[in-house]
Amino acid sequence: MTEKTREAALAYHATSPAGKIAIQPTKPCNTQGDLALAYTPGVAEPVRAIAASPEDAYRYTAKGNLVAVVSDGTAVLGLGNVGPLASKPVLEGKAVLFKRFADIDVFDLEIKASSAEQFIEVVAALEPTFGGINLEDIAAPACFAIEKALSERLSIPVFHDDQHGTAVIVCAGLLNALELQGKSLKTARIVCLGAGAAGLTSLHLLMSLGAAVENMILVDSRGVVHSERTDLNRYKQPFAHTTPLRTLAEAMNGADVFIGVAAADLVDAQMIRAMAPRPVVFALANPVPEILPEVAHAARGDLVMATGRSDYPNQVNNVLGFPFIFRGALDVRARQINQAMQLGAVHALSALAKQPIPREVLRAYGLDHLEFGPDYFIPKPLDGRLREWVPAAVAAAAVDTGVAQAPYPAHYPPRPAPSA
Ligand SMILES: O=C([O-])CC(=O)C(=O)O
Ligand SMILES: [Mg+2]
Repeated sequence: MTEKTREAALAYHATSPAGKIAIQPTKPCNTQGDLALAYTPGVAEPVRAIAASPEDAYRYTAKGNLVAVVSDGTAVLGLGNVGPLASKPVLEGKAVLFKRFADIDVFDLEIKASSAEQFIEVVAALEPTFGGINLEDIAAPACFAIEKALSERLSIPVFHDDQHGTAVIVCAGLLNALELQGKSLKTARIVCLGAGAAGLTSLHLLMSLGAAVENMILVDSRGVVHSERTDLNRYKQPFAHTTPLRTLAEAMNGADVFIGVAAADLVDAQMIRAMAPRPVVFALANPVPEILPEVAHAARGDLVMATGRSDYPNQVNNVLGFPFIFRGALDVRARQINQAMQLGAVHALSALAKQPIPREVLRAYGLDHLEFGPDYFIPKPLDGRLREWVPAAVAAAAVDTGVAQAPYPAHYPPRPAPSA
């Protein structure tokens, strides 16, 4: 990051009031009468109603539109284990995006936990407050057990953004990028650098769309994941093939797709040149990708590329997912965010990228023209149509799979055909 951007970012956060979010009342509280309704004695009425019928919490409180964004700070962006306090700007940022893109309110909760078990207990105890739980920036492999335990215990949706949010966007982006390159997901050789939350879950969701595990090479901080390694956790084992490949550079040789969800600057121009003709390069580590687009494009002219950042074309980032996926889930009171709902979001995102772009979106990005192609194969986060397309697909899938506790909303677009 340049010195200028660094200063601008710090000034943005420090401008009074410090941070990025605040709480606002939604009911008048100006008169003695208002006070008597908002607080004692009036407040006792919704208390009695909820005590008698817990469902009434959705009617009389903010629960149904309130999401907890929760982290223990163990894997913050690609910056590592910086701890819960230092994760707060990221979590406040997620809160801003939930509100700005989907009008969902968020409490950001940075939890100082000494174990996964303690973290699980704390989050489970928060269930009454929230309509959903968005886990954020929790290191693998603990994140898998944490998500599983909380999903089983809670009756509100629990969603680990860095797993499923990122996986949804990777899949939507990759379907379109491969189409542009004239390749098929079923036969593409895919190298994934990063065997944490985002990498493993993206590979699984790609498999649900037809990608073959035999064509996937997983690379972690110790090199290629292969059958002779004795240090693999059970989440990496399905990807441990018998192969002579050992290093990232060897794995990149002839690969059709590179997915980087690891850390800055791990890929060089030589590795990009060694990939198959018309490759797809997703360098998604934040804030600094595995290879910068200018370096990758200089290495060869036939690639298509995405990063996780807002300042390059094709931002493959979970910002395209979590606000809209939760919007759809909350609006049908889904008990969980299942794979059918995630795939609904994948197909909505990849289809939206092929639609003509409204002028407001071009204006927001200071562009005259943009159409489906190498510089635009995934919708822009500031595209207002996301708020219609993605929640509709998610809500429809929730209804179809029986996890919705409320009908498909009347104010939504007419129901899309159920995804195959
Ligand atoms: O915050 C972002 O830009 C995307 C994300 O979840 C991460 O990198 O952990
Ligand atoms: Mg994250």
